[in-house]
Amino acid sequence: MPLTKAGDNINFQGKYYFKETYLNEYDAFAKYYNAISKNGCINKILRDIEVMNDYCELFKDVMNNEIPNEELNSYFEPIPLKKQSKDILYCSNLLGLENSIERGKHFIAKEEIPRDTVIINECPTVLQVRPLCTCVGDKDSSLYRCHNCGITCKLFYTCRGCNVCIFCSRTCLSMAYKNYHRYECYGLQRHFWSMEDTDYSYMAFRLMLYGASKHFVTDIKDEMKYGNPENNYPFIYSLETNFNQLSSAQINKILYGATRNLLYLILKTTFFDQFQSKSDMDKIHLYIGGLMVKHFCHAQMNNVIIKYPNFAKSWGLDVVSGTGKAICPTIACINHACSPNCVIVVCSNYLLVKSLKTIERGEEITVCYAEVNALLTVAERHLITQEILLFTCYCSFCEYERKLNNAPYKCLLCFGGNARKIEDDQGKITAHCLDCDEHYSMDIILKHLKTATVCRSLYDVTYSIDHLTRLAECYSNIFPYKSLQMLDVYKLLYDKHNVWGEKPLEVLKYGLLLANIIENCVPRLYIPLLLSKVKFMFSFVEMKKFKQIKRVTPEEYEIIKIFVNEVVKVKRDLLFYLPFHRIVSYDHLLKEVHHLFQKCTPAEKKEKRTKKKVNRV
Ligand SMILES: C[S@@+](CC[C@H](N)C(=O)[O-])C[C@H]1O[C@@H](n2cnc3c(N)ncnc32)[C@H](O)[C@@H]1O
Repeated sequence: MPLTKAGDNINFQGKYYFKETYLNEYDAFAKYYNAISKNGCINKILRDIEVMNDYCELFKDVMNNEIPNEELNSYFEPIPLKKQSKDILYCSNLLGLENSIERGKHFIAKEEIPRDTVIINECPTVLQVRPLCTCVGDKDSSLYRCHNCGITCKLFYTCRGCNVCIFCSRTCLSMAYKNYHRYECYGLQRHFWSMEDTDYSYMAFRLMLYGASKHFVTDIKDEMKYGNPENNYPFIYSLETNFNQLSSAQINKILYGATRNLLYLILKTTFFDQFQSKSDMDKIHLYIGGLMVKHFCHAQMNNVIIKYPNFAKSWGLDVVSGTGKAICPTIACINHACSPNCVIVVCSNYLLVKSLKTIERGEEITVCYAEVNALLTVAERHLITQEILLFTCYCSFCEYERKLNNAPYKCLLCFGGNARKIEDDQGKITAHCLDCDEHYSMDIILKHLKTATVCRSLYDVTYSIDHLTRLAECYSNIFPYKSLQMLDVYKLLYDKHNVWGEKPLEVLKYGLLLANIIENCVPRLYIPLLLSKVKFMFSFVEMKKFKQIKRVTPEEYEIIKIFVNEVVKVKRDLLFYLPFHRIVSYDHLLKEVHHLFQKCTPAEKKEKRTKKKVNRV
């Protein structure tokens, strides 16, 4: 019989134990547990756990004969922080940790932070690596991650009991066994946890076991203001849970998962043997259940998704997604923004936070949670943040989008502002700018919109580049640079770049614009974006007409200048992810592009230079 999983629809007689009556996670668990024990619903969960088979001796032994050859495991060490903060573990002293009612705990820049600066360099405190089978691909490009420390390794010990967990060294193996694996191994053998992205009951279980290994000490000591590598449990315990904002359905799912974990611990493990007082056992059970509820929320609200950048391919940046989750209490203090200024990258067994742009002094540090990025519409983003991450986003990009929805046009008078169409009582249509508060005729905007509609429908029939460029031109006259309409049309133009052999500089212009907009909006796609940029640059220099570019207009010259800078910047980015020897072929591209730059003097400049020469003669 298949086991039920958290969230499965089991009949609790249609009852939700309403959150209004809960004081906190512990109270909720106690009320729920007592209620389902009385009305018999608990029997369903008990039966599930009983059919898992009798109590078995958890695994004791591992494959002793497979000793990893450490030399084969070449580790790619992250760039160390320039100046380590004395107050915050794993953090650079460029950051300050603040707390406010509106934003909770959050980081701000204490001074200006240049682009590409590593500001946090953290080892996860608790890690959930997906089962072995999902991260082992074909031989050459496989990456294996130690389930204890998260380091990538080529050779590893496999747990003989569950055949799921792998460890890079004997130290990791014995540490995992002592602290948590002996309690989870049997459950992993029996697929007790689903390991789905939306199920946090395994992570809740692991967090609780981490707490138990630290004797549930939750006091934050004074010597280190935030974070302690020996015992990070107090900082995990202090993370956000949003418990009082959850709906009854969400709470019910969490309570069910916690009950299941608790019954598994009681029936199938020796976990409770370590507690001396047998008379208080019921209370201890309730406490652990409540803790599991709290940790479920911690896990859901604070996890960082680990992706595996795969360095095996020639360009090295193939990404296998969603292969693990980590709890890092320092990184967990960073708030979300849909267009953030930093990105989290996985490097060896560290999670690095790197600035994506220059961050002003006093500016808040933000990253993008999960896949919630600015390529989605504001409504889609809110659905994810509210349903999965359980908060309503207040970031500045959402504010900007709300404003754009309300007033989508670029103001033709003040240019910086957003204008909207309004109709007065007599049915007269005018434009009104929300920023400069001016009212003016909508004629120019309407004219551009009309032409754009014609171009769009012509393009849908002919797929002609000319219609598309005309569409881009009309849009750029009326919509702000970062609006969804612009993103859409740049994407169409960019997709077409292969058939643009005759117009290399147009390709360049739109390719760069798109890369620029996406980089500002979608840093979550940072590595794939980098890859597509590299591909774009290579395909550009390979274009038939590329080598023939000579005389250019000053505007085209500016575009080439941006391109050259971009090629240099991308090299820096690649060096961040890849060992030096891997990017040698990129030098060829650099040379080609420099050559182009030198030979493409804008027409006017060339004339001036020749004039100067003539004068000198
Ligand atoms: C990983 S924590 C970030 C640190 C958090 N401010 C704290 O005090 O612990 C995630 C939680 O912070 C809050 N949060 C983060 N970014 C937010 C945003 N853009 N809008 C609203 N709430 C946000 C939400 O409550 C979310 O569940």
